[in-house]
Amino acid sequence: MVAAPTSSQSAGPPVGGSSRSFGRFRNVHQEFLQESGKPLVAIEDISFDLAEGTLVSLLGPSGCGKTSFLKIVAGLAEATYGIVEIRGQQVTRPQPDFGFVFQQANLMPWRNVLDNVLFPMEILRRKDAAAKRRALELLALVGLSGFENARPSQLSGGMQQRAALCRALVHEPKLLLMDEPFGALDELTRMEMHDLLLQIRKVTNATTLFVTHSISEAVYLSDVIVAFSKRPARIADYIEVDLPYPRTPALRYDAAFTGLEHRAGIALGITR
Ligand SMILES: Nc1ncnc2c1ncn2[C@@H]1O[C@H](COP(=O)(O)OP(=O)(O)OP(=O)(O)O)[C@@H](O)[C@H]1O
Repeated sequence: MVAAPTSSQSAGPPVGGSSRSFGRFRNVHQEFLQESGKPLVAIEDISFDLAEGTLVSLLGPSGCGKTSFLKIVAGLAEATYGIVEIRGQQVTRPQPDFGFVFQQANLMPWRNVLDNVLFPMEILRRKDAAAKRRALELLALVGLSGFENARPSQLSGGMQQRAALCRALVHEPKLLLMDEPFGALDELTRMEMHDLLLQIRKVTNATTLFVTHSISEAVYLSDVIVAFSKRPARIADYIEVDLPYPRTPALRYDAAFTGLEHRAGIALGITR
């Protein structure tokens, strides 16, 4: 990955003080070659800083390039050019202290819940008594105590996603990457998961990048919303969500909340 040939900067996001930021993204650009041989620009000139301990949502319409950007940050894909640094290091591959949650829980059906949660510790060769203790603590935190020995097929979709969250957190990641983690859940379960994630953040303090196309989800959960335009993704708005913590369901009806939803809707071009 090389630096962009130009340094034209998207308006909005603060990009100063970079040496202290947890994540630093500069002029990130990605092109794919289509079957037809024509290039497809998925991401164009994305620059912003990710402050330590914050939850930043990447909000944008379907197909705009959110997952592509997240994959680059995760080290699962390479930008065509641009700078992608986490803690001062250029990201070239997934790091052991990254955690992932996807739209599907993807639990291994032949393993029980506890062994699914402990899987990253096996890969990292750290599956010991302390790891098991932490896994059990996490399962308790997400309300899955008593289901340690259950198979994934015995859990509801929401319960599976709670277990997937524990699996992502068991190795105490410094960076949590979430790609529409609640997108497949019904609305009530999704709202429960929002409160759970906020609760978990207080305990883990992992810096989090959260992909979503739900405006209200982004406002409820985030410290910052980076709103992407339609493809190619550019930063349409950089929204600091100055809502107080703890965030509780009543906040969803607050004028400040709906004001932020409105602003995000304008960025996405769905309202004026
Ligand atoms: N490996 C690839 N090869 C070619 N094109 C790709 C590849 N990956 C993604 N794209 C294209 O890049 C664009 C952005 O895709 P991406 O999955 O990042 O969007 P998204 O915003 O995450 O969408 P959604 O919200 O629907 O998941 C799409 O047009 C997609 O077809």
